[in-house]
Formats: sequence, structure tokens, C-alpha cells
Amino acid sequence: MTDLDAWRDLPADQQPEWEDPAELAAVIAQLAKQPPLVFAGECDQLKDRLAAVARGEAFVLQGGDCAETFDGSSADAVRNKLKTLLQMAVVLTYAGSVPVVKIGRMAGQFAKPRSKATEIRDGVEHPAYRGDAVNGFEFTAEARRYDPRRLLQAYYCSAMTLNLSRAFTKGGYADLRQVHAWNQDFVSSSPAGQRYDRLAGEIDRALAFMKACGADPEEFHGVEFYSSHEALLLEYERALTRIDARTGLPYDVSAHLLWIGERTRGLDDAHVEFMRHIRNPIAVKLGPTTSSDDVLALIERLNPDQEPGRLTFITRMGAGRIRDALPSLVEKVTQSGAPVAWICDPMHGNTFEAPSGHKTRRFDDVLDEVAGFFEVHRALGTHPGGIHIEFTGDDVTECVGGGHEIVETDLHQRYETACDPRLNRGQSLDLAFIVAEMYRKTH
Ligand SMILES: O=C[C@H](O)[C@H](O)COP(=O)(O)O
Ligand SMILES: C=C(OP(=O)(O)O)C(=O)O
Repeated sequence: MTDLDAWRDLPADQQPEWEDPAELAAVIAQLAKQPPLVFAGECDQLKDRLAAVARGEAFVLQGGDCAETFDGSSADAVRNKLKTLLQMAVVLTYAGSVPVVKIGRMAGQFAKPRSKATEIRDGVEHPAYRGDAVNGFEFTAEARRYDPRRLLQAYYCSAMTLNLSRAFTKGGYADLRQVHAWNQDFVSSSPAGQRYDRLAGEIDRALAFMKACGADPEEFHGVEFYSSHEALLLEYERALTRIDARTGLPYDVSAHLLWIGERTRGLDDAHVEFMRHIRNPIAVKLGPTTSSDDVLALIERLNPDQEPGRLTFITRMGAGRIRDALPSLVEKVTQSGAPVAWICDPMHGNTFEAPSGHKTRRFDDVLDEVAGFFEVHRALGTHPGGIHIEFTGDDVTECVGGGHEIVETDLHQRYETACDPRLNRGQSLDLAFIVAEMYRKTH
């Protein structure tokens, strides 16, 4: 058994108990023959970018659906998400004056850890929905059956999404001269759209000025875009791990960046063991109960050689906890000298159930957690390295508050998430403007 399989002997949480091991084995054998979705050289490039973030020279914008779905892997849905991400990135770059590393929570985010193994509705119990890679969202025995063939479908949908993303980000759509075009369907209908349009006007003038001066850099005509997802289903991630011909080292070619979730970051558990051996840049989610010893031990296990850009921490403490829970972690890591990037996920510590039964989040709590993140880093003289959000490019009504003032009784109108509530396009843009302002004030 190689190092890449050592996780098999360790406890692995959140793994579906597939009914038919032979069927799983056949699917895994198929997956192991599929072409890589990303290349090791691209993963190394992202590692370099994240090293710059850890040094305080760039900012990460990471986001996408809570749970991608097979039906949602359409050209329109992918374009809308990318468009929103690009708009947010432009706001952060221009108003925050910082290079932005753009990472989609896209092209692979098909598996979800759940708090409960089953769901009960009106006295009927079925397995919980664990993401389209595992079972279907519909509440029937058939849909909720764990079906390993879905892993192949997750691979194909990831390939499709990544192909579209590469085309959109390199094929002219992401050209900075399109800053107005990304907003055309949005401008008059929303305060965030109007504010964005004014900023786009300033960018247009700056571009015209630069062109008149003879400067038209290549970076203005496309963007670097990276994919990421939670490395939850270890059989899937292992099947997509390949030895890089250049270096002879293993990379998980299912995405550029993989992260370990809050529920599966046990030091001696399977997820940490698997991730220790792949050479991608990786991240770990840290919830409010994380101790500084946990963090130092994770660094020792996952990045013993202190490779810059290899390890990012995504904190998700909750708005009420971040100011107390984060400082000691940042202090201890800083004292240790380990080169880590810190990113704030202001979503996962701020979920609650509305009286209607919808899971939701308050936009103000999201802002407050980001504000707390900036305050802590400012006080400690460390770098607030980015944000990790759940958002969509559509006008859903899943989180309350924001410029359009969605209230709890509006949630049913367009509540479309397959798992946790996402910011809609207006809320995402509002957030980008506010974060840009916070960033500028810290620097
Ligand atoms: O996205 C994160 C988790 O999968 C999600 O918050 C779990 O939700 P649950 O508590 O409804 O299972
Ligand atoms: C499950 C997630 O988050 P966390 O591990 O932080 O709960 C997630 O980001 O989908």
C-alpha cells in the first residue's frame, strides 16, 4: 500500500455507505482512467499566488454554490456565477487596490457533509441528501439511495463546468473592456448594479488613458481562474490522484485547490492523512472550537516543510465568536513563523432556521464576521487574506438583508439551493464593495 492509500486504515467521517462494493469498484476503476481535470503546473501556479497572499501581496476571492448540482451545470448558470465573481473581483481590485486571486467553489463541489445521516419528513425517514455526487435531492427512497454511478456524473459535470469556465475566462468574455457588459442585465434594477456601473465607468476611462499611453497589458484580456471543492469523498479524490510526469509527485487533479471541512479535520483521521500526500495547494476550515494546538498540529502534519502557498486556513467562526476565537490562533501561527494564508468564510458560522423552516443567513451577520476578521488581523498586524463565500449569479431569495432588503417572509419566493443559503448577485456585489472599503482601510 502506498502513502496515498494509508488513509484507508483510518477513521473517515461523512463517507456514504455505498450499497454495492462491486459497483463502486467498477466506477472507481473508470474514474482512474479519466483524463485530469486540472494540470499539476496550474496547481503550482495557484500555490505561488497563495504564497503571495500569505505575504500580504494579494487577496483571495473564493466562492460558488454551497452544493453544485448536475442540472445547474448549464452554460447559463456557470456564466452567471462567473460573471458575478468577475464583477466582485473587479470591485475588489479597483476599489481595494489589491490583486485578486479568483477561485471558484465550482467544477467539483458535488458532495456535502451533513449533521444528520437521515432526514425525516411527516414521519417518513430517508438518508440525508449528501450532494449530487452521492444521491438525489428529491425526498424519495429511490432518489436518496447512494448511487456510485453519480461519481462519474460528478466528474463529467466538473469537466463541463471547467471547460466553460476556461472558455469564459480566457476567450474574451473576461476582458476588462467588458466591465460594462457584465452588468447590462443588472444595472437599472439594483442599487449594487448602479454603483458597479459608476465604477466600471472609471475603469473604462483608466483603460482608455493607459491605451493612449501605449500600455495594453495581456492581463487585461483574460483572467486566471482556479477551481476548488471540499475533498470529502476520499474514493473519488484518490481515483483522480495522478503522478505528475514533470516532478514524479502526486497531485489530485480533480481541482486546483482542495479543502478539508470543519467536520473532517481530525488530525489522525483519513482526510488529513490523504491530503498530506497530495502536492496541490490545500486549505482547512476552522470552526469556533478550534484550539491553537489543533492549528499548530495541522501545520506540522500538512506542511512540515513550510512550503509557501501550500496551506491556507479558512476560518468560519460565526459573527458572535470571531473576535474572541480568532486572535489566539493567528498569534500562535504567527509566532511559529509558518507561512499560511488566512481567509474568512463568513457563511458557515451564521446559519439559522427562519420560522418558515428555510435555512438562512443574515447579510448583516456575514458583514459583521468579515469586519471582525479584518479587526483581528489589523490588531495583530497580520494580513486578512481573502473571503470564501457561498453565492450564485441569480436573484435568489435565500439570505436575508442586503441592498434589496429580503425579509424572512420573502425566502420562499426563490429558494433554490440544494443545501445552504447563498448570497444572490446583488448581495454579493454589495459585499464586494464593503470588503474593498475594509481592505483599503487596513492598508
Ligand atoms: O455546507 C455545509 C454543510 O454541508 C451544511 O451546513 C450541513 O448542513 P446540515 O446541518 O443541514 O446537515
Ligand atoms: C461544509 C462546509 O463548510 P464547513 O466545513 O466549514 O462546515 C462547506 O463549505 O461546504
